[in-house]
Amino acid sequence: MVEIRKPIPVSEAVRLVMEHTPTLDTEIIPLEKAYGRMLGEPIIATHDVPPFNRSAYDGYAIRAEDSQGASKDSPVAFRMIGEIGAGHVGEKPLGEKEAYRIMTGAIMPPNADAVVMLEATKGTENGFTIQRSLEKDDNVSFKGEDAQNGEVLIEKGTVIHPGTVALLATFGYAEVTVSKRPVAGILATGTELLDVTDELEPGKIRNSNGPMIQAQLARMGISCRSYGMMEDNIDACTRIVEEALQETDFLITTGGVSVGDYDYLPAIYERLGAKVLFDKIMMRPGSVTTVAVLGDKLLFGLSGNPSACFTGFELYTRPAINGMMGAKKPYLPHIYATLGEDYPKANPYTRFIRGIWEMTEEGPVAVPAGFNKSNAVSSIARGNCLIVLPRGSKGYKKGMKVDILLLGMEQGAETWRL
Ligand SMILES: Nc1nc2c(c(=O)[nH]1)N[C@H]1C(S)=C(S)[C@@H](COP(=O)(O)OP(=O)(O)OC[C@H]3O[C@@H](n4cnc5c(N)ncnc54)[C@H](O)[C@@H]3O)O[C@H]1N2
Ligand code: MOO
Ligand SMILES: [Mg+2]
Repeated sequence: MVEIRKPIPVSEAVRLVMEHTPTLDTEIIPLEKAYGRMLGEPIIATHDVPPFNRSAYDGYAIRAEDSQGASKDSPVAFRMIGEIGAGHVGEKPLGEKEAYRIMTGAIMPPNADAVVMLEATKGTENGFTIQRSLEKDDNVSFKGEDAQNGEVLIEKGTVIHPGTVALLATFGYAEVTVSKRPVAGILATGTELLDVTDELEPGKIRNSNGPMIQAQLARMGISCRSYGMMEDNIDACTRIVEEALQETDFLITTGGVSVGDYDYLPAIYERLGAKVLFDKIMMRPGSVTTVAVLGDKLLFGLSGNPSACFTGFELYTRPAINGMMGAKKPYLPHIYATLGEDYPKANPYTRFIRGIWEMTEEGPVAVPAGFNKSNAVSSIARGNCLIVLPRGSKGYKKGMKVDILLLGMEQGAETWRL
């Protein structure tokens, strides 16, 4: 008898994966290696930014009160008593109608409360004149206006991007606490598989899933150990899966998860005593995506069909990896778009179409990226999003509002909303 699997909703599958995702420890690394890592501690301001009141322009630091009444007809003259380049300090307090020449970023001298831009001055023998008055605080950057000592600026579980690096450097973090990155294992199963360098033979195809998954991991900054390709041999595959679980934090396999005679992954999970979280999801492609857990290690049994494999990774493996690193926003980011073409095929399950989205004057518009069956590989290459078409008995019309999941983004979403 052919086994009948009970499908679960996508949201339930995502929830189960996240519930079984372990959290990895943190480690301390040098700042120059921090780009792309997940913050393992919040960034808390260790001082005010800027740390002192400073000039926002190249010009003259003055007392605003001295400029009152300045006009074209009655310019006000100032006498220069010194110069302050950025990094230097003007010690002497300003007296009446006195000014320092000051550069952008230089600390404001005592008594000065405004800066006249160079362009607004006319040079004189011992200083300059101005033809417009200034208000107190004009053209001054204030101590603490950007960040205040003790403020939590970035939460832990945030991906470190170049701006985050700037902030870390601002506060003198020569070393940063980040989450450890998991090491993934990848194994492609299938007797039909050839290596990328092999010539085609009847009945055989090249392994595209293995390199694709490696690239999906690389896009997240995650490295892997590749266990290459295995023929559909249950004993040999079991041994490799066992070995891989010793050497890696989690394992991704492709192929062999359906009900075919050589689909051995379900039997391998059983042999190993792994708990299968689900083996059927109400989605297309990738309905047979299977996730199992053994101890604290997740085993992602992605489908062999390339589009199903790709989608399974993005929907389940990706948030789990982010979860292991304590990400605040582990899920694919989501926006609404207008469907730019009809998609006539109805589906009893939610369909994730490889699509191309772009911003237009009317807002985001997404179209399917071509041939879109589960076995498609070309549409994965063309796509930059997944268009989500909810289950239903009718096709989908151009102009409908749809959810799209953005691929390849630095920032994720905090919740799974579909
Ligand atoms: N009787 C049924 N048949 C199938 C069902 C089902 O429910 N009942 N599900 C179908 C669906 S849906 C999918 S998806 C596939 C899932 O297949 P498997 O995950 O078991 O994968 P394989 O059988 O090993 O391969 C499927 C397909 O993908 C090609 N493949 C495999 N590995 C790779 C690779 N590394 N790179 C590129 N392409 C790969 C393989 O040659 C097959 O064409 O099952 C349906 N069948
Ligand atoms: O599960 Mo299959 O990928 O739907 O076509
Ligand atoms: Mg199969």
